[in-house]
Amino acid sequence: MRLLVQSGPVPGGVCAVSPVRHGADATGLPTLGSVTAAAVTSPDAAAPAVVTVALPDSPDLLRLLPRDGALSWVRRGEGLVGWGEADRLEVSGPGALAEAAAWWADRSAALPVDDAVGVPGSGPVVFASVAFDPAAGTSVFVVPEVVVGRRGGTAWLTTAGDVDPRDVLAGDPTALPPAPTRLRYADGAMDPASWCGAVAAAVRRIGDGDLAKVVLARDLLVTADVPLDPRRLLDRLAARFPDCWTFAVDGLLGATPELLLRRTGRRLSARVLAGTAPRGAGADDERLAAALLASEKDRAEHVLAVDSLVRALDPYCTALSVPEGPALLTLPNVRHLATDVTGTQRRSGPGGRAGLLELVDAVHPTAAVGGTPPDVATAVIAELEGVDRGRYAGPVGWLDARGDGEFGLALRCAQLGEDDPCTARLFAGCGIVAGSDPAAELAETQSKFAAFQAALED
Ligand SMILES: C=C(O[C@H]1C=CC=C(C(=O)O)[C@@H]1O)C(=O)O
Repeated sequence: MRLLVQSGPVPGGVCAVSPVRHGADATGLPTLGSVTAAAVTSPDAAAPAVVTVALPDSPDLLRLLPRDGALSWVRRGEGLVGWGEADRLEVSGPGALAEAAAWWADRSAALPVDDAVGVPGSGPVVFASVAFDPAAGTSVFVVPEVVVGRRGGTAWLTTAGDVDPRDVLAGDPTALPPAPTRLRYADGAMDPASWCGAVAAAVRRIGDGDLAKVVLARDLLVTADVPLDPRRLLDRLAARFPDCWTFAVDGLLGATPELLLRRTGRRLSARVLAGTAPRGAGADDERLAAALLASEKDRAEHVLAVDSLVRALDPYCTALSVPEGPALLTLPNVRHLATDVTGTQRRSGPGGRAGLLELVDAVHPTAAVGGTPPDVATAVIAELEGVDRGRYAGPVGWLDARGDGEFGLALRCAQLGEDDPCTARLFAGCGIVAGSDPAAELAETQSKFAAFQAALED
């Protein structure tokens, strides 16, 4: 099934919109909505470099993605997908996010824009995946050539530069590549016993009073018999985890339940998670849910994560609202304690001028992925964990030219192999506090790995 373009260009390079038909057009070219290539890439030299047009129908975003360079931020069928690279920044070192913010401000201000839709995510957009430690790791920012967005009843297409959407939409949206038939797993940085030793060492450090919480992660290597295709993985993740944000940036793919920060105008929101229980069968599942909600250990772990976000965000806000106790977030593989925090950014002063990347820089790493106090936790992670986190547990999402955007934490994810497309590295971590049991934490990483493993195996 394909979406058919049928329209004519109108002045300003923006097309007129006509109803969508499904199927190939008369030329047999795959098409999207009712936007003609001519409408988007005007031969007129003065045509805008970035053009957003409304689409008359709501496409299945993930099914539009090509195999290479897939960019995604999708939840319950809404969000953004993109592909192609109109621009790219790779940045690392102290001040990496400030550098990226300045780069995006320059780039987006310099772009001629014709945005007929004018909603968060229309017009120029950059997808971003930030290293867990932006000073040491490489953060990646990609401005796609093509973005398709969908929210509420609105869908839109944005193209940057001289792009013909008919060329980039050459895939067949009905067909998913087949799943691998064989998968081999191998330990990453540590075998399970050594990792349990690291957890026990962290619990001792907590007992000694060095810190209150630290998040320790594991990695797991997978090798398939065929190249892993991001389209299939994203499709399977989104189908199984509709309450999560299905993301992809530069080969890092996952479905995260945790929203680090969303900015819409001056409104800020976040979903903080910490404290996890496995799912069970029948009455056992209810028992596990009630035990999680009542668990002092998990509530203590959760409070530290919420406090870390609230303390970092407070100087930027006139008002912050934090519900009194956590709620339960139920996913197919695990349950989490969850707190949705909302706030209003100041209108003036340094806090009021901060853009989303500055806010992200201020709040990351929260104690959901780092620990308390943050600097001690960072040192303990470096000493005990042994995993090169790369962009795992870093902020991932998108930002537009108005300063609106959404960043999650890159959890329940895998980095696809750059040198060998049949391989990937999966990540999962756990908050360690006083009273953490290494065997239970190991089981928790296994439940968390299962999210991506199901997508690989399905
Ligand atoms: C660090 C991870 O999860 C965090 C988010 C939710 C719950 C967590 C926990 O209960 O330990 C972690 O803080 C991960 O999934 O890799």
